[in-house]
Amino acid sequence: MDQLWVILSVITLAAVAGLILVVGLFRGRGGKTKQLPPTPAPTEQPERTPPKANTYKPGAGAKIDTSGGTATLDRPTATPPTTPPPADTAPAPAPTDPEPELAEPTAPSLERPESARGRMARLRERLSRSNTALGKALLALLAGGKLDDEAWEEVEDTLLQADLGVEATTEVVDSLKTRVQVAGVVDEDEVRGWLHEELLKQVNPTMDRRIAASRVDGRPAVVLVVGVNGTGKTTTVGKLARVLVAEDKDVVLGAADTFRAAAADQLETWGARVGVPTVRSDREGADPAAVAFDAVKGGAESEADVVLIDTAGRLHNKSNLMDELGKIKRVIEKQSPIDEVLLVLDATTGQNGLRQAEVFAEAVDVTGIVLTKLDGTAKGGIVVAVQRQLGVPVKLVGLGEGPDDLAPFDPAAFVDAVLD
Ligand SMILES: Nc1nc2c(ncn2[C@@H]2O[C@H](COP(=O)(O)OP(=O)(O)OP(=O)(O)O)[C@@H](O)[C@H]2O)c(=O)[nH]1
Repeated sequence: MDQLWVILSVITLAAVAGLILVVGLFRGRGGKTKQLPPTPAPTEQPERTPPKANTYKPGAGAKIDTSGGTATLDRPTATPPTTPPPADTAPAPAPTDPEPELAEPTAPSLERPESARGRMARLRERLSRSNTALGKALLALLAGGKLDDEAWEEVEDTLLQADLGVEATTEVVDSLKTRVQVAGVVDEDEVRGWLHEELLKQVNPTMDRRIAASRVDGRPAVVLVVGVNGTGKTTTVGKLARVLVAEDKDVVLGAADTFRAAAADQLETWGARVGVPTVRSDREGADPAAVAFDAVKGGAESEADVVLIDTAGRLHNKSNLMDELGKIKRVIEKQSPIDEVLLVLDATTGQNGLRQAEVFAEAVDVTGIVLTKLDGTAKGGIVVAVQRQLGVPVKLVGLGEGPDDLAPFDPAAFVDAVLD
């Protein structure tokens, strides 16, 4: 019995120990609940931190390098680099003087410029309209009958006001005085005749006023057009191209006014209207001498009759600008002689134009004067003054803003227009 009791006690102990073991195991394998931190309450989506601003600023001259492609460039450049830049260095700067290009005229229908004969009749009338005041004043004085000192002084003043200049005025008045004294009478028609003769003498009809616009020695004639700002250079080149086209000349224009971007456009438009090509640079401030050089080259290659080169307006008292003009001339002459240098003077600036003329004549050998805006002044006497001063003839006159308002200067017609 004692033995049975011992066996039962052992079994009971074993059972209790087993139970304790099972519970322990259960708790050790996860039965124990781990306290998780509380799930934070949903908050608003935090704002996205903006990316740091891009502080890279391309340099003014930066551009996408397209040189690796095979696309044809619209505008060929004159000076491609001869050696490729080292790989790690900055890209080579753009060539300083892109080659001027020959811009073919694009006008769909070409204008037919007015013939020289047609324009002369029209322009003579316009000239006389603006100058008859001078003629009338003189004739009234001279034919007035009473030619005392005071009257002669008035004649003198009238001529001076017309910008004839002191020397020419003195000569005209002295001659007339003598003729009146010798004749003893003053008849209006006779006085008109004398005045006509005296003025014509001053305008000097013996000067050669032809424009060099025909091929010489198998090359085109080269005409350079110079002057101060706003005198009408570009307009004159455009009008002159029309005069020459009307005479069946092959003309090439050179836009060497690279100072003002619109000047090349303006010239190109003039050319396109009559089917004349323009050599120009697309870059404002390009070397004008290079453009002039290329225009002359283009003219020679296309076997043109004449190349007309427009230059930027420049003040005669700015020596660097006058030096630049000398450079343009020298660079052209590396390729071809210059046959004509036309100085454009604004007739309305009167005696101021004379000083300009002197300085330009020193910088480049002026061979002819274009007197513009003669339609807007009664000071036609400037023709006489400038010719005397430079010993260079007035070859063309501008008589309006219209495309065909440029005429060859005809001394007799000019004096007629003044005295009509
Ligand atoms: N009334 C009149 N106006 C003219 C004549 N010639 C030119 N003009 C005008 O003068 C102004 C200046 O002419 P442009 O040809 O641009 O002068 P520019 O000398 O080339 O000027 P820059 O290149 O700035 O020096 C324009 O409004 C022309 O229409 C003319 O004979 N008579």
